[in-house]
Amino acid sequence: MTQTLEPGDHLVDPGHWRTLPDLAARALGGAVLAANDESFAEKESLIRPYPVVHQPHTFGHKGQLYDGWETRRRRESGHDWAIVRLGIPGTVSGVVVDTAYFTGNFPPRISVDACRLDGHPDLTEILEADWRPLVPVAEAKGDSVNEYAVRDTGRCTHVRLNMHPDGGIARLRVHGTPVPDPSGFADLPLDLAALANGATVTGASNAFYSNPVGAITPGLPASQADGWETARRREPGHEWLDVRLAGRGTVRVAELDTTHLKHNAPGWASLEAHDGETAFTLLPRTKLQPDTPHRFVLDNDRPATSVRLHIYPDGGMARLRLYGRLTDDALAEMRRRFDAP
Ligand SMILES: NC(=O)NC(NC(N)=O)C(=O)[O-]
Repeated sequence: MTQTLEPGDHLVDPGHWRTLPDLAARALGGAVLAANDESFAEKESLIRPYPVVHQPHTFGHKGQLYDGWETRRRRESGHDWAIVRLGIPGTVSGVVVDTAYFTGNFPPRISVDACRLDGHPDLTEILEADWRPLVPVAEAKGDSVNEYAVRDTGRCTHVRLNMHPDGGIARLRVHGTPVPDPSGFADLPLDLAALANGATVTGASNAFYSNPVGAITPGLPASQADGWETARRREPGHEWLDVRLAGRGTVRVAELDTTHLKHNAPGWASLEAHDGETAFTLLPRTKLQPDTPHRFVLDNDRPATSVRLHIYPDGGMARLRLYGRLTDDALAEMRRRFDAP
């Protein structure tokens, strides 16, 4: 990782697993598929993208309202569980179990399991899958961000969050590294900068307003908060964002999307590719429009492993898409990674 960080940056601890993307995030396609019980509060809240909200002494038909997943008080042995499909399958390096506002009703212990089921399994197949522990039964604190590092190198498609014996959890975040299924690429050109295809943000000069990984997430940007936005730059120079491509490949079309950046879009941008020690220009400094998805056809036939997006002088980028083809070696390496146990 080569982050250059400044106060207020979202990538607060470079190299820490919490800076890896949340593979369970709804924005990446995550879903809470099932839970054995959700008597007090709905399981779907576990992967809501928003900060947890709470208003004490607000009672619905079932009791106090909580923003999270909450089960009834258990009167028999056993434990409660919820199953989450990862939006992007991958290896998991750490799990966050946030019990915000659950004080008299948090689970004293949690555990997390994972399984790998490629394709499109139904719920019965998922329930009967070969589950393995990611986080063995561990203590949890109430009204706290509980962090658990994970040592597991296998590809995970689903996780199961367990509460021992019962209680409530506000949010579950599953931080890790995408491991795409290259058979889905079907020899077509692809977005070499897409998180879902295995690309990653490895650095940003400034990440004041948002986590820059937003710039390579799927779908259209929902708002100005969804993408990369820097603080106003008060010194000479300019801001930049580094993306390690899904694999070594040749970028032929670049999409620089300033959607929602109406009064804070960069004036200009350029793209610089890196292949090992060699650097070359993909897109020379080019004028940008606010709130606009720009598409540039590039005069390029050289493969690269990473790309630096320069923006002048500051602003951000809602989405960066770099369409092209992987080299045969990169595709073979991706197949090896996918096939690894
Ligand atoms: N949602 C609830 O009302 N939960 C509980 N009670 C309060 N007051 O929060 C509980 O676990 O019994």
